[in-house]
Amino acid sequence: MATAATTVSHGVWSEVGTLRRVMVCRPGRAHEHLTPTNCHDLLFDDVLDVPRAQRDHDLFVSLMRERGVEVLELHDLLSDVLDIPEGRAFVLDRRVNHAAMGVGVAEDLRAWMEEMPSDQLADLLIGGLVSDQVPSDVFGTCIDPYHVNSDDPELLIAPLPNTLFTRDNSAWIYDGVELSSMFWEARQREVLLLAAVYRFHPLFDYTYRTWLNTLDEDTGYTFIEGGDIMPVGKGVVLVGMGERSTFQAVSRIASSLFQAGSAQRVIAARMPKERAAMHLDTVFTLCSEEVVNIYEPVVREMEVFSLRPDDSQRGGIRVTHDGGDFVGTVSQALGVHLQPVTSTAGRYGAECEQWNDGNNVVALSPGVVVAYDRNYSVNANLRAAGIEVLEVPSSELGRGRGGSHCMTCPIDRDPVY
Ligand SMILES: NC(=O)NCCC[C@H](N)C(=O)O
Repeated sequence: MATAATTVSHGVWSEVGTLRRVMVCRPGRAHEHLTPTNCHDLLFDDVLDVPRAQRDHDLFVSLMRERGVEVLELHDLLSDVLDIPEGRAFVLDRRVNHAAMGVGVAEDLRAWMEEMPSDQLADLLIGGLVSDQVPSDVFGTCIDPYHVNSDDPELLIAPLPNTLFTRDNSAWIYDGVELSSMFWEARQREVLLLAAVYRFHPLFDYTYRTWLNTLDEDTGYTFIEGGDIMPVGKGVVLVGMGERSTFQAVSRIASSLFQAGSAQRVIAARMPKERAAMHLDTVFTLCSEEVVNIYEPVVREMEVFSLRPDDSQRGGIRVTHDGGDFVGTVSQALGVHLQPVTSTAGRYGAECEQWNDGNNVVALSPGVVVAYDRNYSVNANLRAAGIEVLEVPSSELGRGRGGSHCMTCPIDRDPVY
């Protein structure tokens, strides 16, 4: 096994306490499948220089390791799971079937994949597979309609370049995890891989709770992505409802948390439905107990609602409208005076810094964050507020519109308040 097999209890108890263990996903094969024609459908704004993106990501990972964080990699975790016959069947039953690729093709592909080394299979499941990339002796003639005399062979397995953003496809909230029900089609296949990891990897000992898992259900309007979820401490969870996450999902997660006694209040911010502010963490990330990095033009537009357990209500949840002061509401709930820091590069500069994930930083411990190097103003202002800012190169990784907060899924993090 490529990763530790010890079983421990996991949990994320804050946004800024010491980060002990985190999951990332290195760029690779999936990003080699990005083209100028398909990148927008795949939620990237450009194609990538993949070797350079890998170098930059490796640098990000070493920086976290140097600070004592245990960094797990999704390809490795998935590969471990695929070594387990039930784990491999769980994934292949749901990914390689008649609905996905047709009769005959599915059987042939499955037989090939059953024999494949786990690391290679993990790479295909994340990175994608085009019909003409499969060795010719794998298929009979059933595959011919997919690519014979075609310049545009069909995808058998869709590439998942947004697995780079491990923040979103699952999220730990205190002592449990939610498996995201993702909004855009381009990301909906990611969650199966995470579900397999949490269910079969020996690192997870089955003692954790699951707040939401819509893998095998018709999700309706239940959409939630981890970039919208922040377990900040004191039994409070912040949630964004913007381009993607919906009240349907937020109320279901709140209900699970309240029933387990793992949280007492969910503060939900309704945000504009726009790509630049696709998740709460694109406009609001905590840097220490008191310093918060915000993009004020969006934060000022938020409407704030609180969900609390209340047995006198049908459904067991009471919802209040708390007004429009998100930072003030969060400060009050945590009993601290949050100090907002923002870009002062002017109206145009600040908008560009937000677009380039200037407000999306991940804390490694209270007051120490990782940020993209190109956001000069907001990084300087964070330093002036006493924050240690560790910079990583942004030119390649930033093309997917996600920063260090988006590229990390904390699995173990200490409380602070
Ligand atoms: N938490 C985040 O804001 N994640 C960034 C996700 C970027 C990705 N290209 C997406 O559109 O989903």
